[in-house]
Amino acid sequence: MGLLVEGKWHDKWYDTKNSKGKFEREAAQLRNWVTKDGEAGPSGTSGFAAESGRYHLYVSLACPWAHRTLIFRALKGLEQHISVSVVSPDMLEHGWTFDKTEHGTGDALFDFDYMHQIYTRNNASYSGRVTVPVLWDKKQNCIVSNESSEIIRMFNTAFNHLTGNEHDYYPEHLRAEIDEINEFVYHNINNGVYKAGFATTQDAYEGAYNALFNALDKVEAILAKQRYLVGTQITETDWRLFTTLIRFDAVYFSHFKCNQRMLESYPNIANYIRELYQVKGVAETVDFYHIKRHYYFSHTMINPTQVVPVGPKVDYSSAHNRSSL
Ligand SMILES: N[C@@H](CCC(=O)N[C@@H](CS)C(=O)NCC(=O)O)C(=O)O
Repeated sequence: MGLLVEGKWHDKWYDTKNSKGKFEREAAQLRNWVTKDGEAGPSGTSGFAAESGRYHLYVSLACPWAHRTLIFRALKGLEQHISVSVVSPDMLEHGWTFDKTEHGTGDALFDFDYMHQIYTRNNASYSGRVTVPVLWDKKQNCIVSNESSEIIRMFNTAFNHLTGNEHDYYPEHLRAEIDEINEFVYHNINNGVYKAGFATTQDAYEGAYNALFNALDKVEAILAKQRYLVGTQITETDWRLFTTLIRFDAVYFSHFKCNQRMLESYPNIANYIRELYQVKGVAETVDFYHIKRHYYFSHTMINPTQVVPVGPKVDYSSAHNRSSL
C-alpha cells in the first residue's frame, strides 16, 4: 500500500497521526465526465463522448467502490461497450498490481505490472493515492475519472443512445432524496466500516462503530416500511449501499471489528441484500474469493498471519421476502 509523490511510488500506509487515530479518505482528483456528445460534465473538461469500445475500466473485484461501477456496467448493458481489467486482490508494497497468480486478469491495454503505472501514464508527475476504479479513455490515452460515484452516473445515462437501455437509477424527481441518503450511507456505512477498521485509537474506533450500527438500525427501520431506500424503485442509493452490505458478514464484521451483529440477524436487511444480489447480472459481479483474499491478505497490520477465514456460510441466492412489501 502506498502512494505517488511527483510520479514516484512510495510504500506508505495511511497516516492517522494528525487526525487522532481517525482514517480520512482522500478525495478523488480526476473528475472528467463521459457525456453523450462529449460536452463537459459537472466537472473537468469536455471531449469525452460516449462511444462503443472507447473506454476501459480498471477495477478490483474486492473493492466496494469499484464494485459499484461493475454493477452499473451490467445493469445498463455496457459489457460489449466498455472493457475491463481486474487487478490482483493482493495489495502490498506496490499497491494494486496486475499479477495474475491470484486471479487478476492482467492489464489489457499496456501490460503494465502495477496500477500506479496507469496513473503515471496519464500524468508523469502525479501525486496522490492510486485507487480503483479508474475509467480510461483509449482514444486520448488518459484517465477520465477515478471517482466511482461519478462513473456510475455516467454509465446511468451517457450511453443510452448506444444501448437503448433507458433504465434510470437517478431519476430527476428523486435526486434530492437520493443525495441525502447517499450522504448518510457514505459517512456512516460505506466509509464507516473503513473508519472502524483503520482506526488506530480506541476512541476513533468506537466513534465509527457506534455511528455504523446506529445507521444500520435506521436502514433496518426504513426497509421494514418500504422495499427500497427511497420507496418503490431501486435507485443508485441502493446499489451504493449494497456493495458494502454484501462484504459485511464476510469481512467487515471480523476484519474491521464491526461485530455488534452480523447482517444476517437483521430480518429486513438480510432479505434486501438477497433481493439486490438476485437482480439479473449482479451475482456475476460478486466474487468472494477476491473480497476475502484482498482484505485479510493485504492488511498485514490488522491480520499479520495473512490467513484468510473460510466462512461464513451465507447463501445469497436463497429466497427473499421483499416482493410482499
Ligand atoms: N473515491 C474513490 C475511492 C476509491 C478507493 O478508495 N478505492 C480503494 C480500494 S477499496 C483503493 O484503491 N485504495 C488504495 C489506496 O487508498 O491506496 C471512489 O469511490 O472511486
